[in-house]
Amino acid sequence: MAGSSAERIGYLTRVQSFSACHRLHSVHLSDEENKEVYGKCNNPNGHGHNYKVEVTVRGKIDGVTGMVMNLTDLKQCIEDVIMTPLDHKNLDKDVPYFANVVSTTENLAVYIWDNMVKVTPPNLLYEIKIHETDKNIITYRGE
Ligand SMILES: Nc1nc2c(c(=O)[nH]1)N=C([C@H](O)[C@H](O)COP(=O)(O)OP(=O)(O)OP(=O)(O)O)CN2
Ligand SMILES: [Zn+2]
Repeated sequence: MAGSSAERIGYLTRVQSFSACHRLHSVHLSDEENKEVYGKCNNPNGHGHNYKVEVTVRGKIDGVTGMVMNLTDLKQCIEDVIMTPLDHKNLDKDVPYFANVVSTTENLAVYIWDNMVKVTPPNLLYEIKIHETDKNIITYRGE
């Protein structure tokens, strides 16, 4: 069979955008402290983002299928974990996880990781990278 018998490791990424609104507000801070810490992002009426998420899996390139993971399956995982619960939602009001967790991009990456790891094959999920804006990007690898 063509190719070396040595194990080849691939990093496979699928990108998905979604729109959502949020407000940065911590239940552990007073209203004044929230204004102090989050500034304009604490506006009671919230604001929106067109988030771009990069989901990366890392694993052996299968010698028969030539795949780390079927992108069709990864696409479905993204639909279930990201699009259905988060797209066109108010993160703080529509997503129970964020009722008492500040909807920073860091915490959003943790949320997506914790749910994505449940639906992807064991030990394959490598990284969640979220572009909150063109300038603000968070990378999380489950640590
Ligand atoms: N560590 C974090 N800090 C901030 C986060 C975050 O998720 N993690 N989020 C925000 C706000 O959500 C805000 O929407 C982004 O703030 P800002 O940087 O002002 O947005 P822009 O980059 O688009 O604005 P520029 O003026 O172009 O820099 C704030 N902090
Ligand atoms: Zn924001």
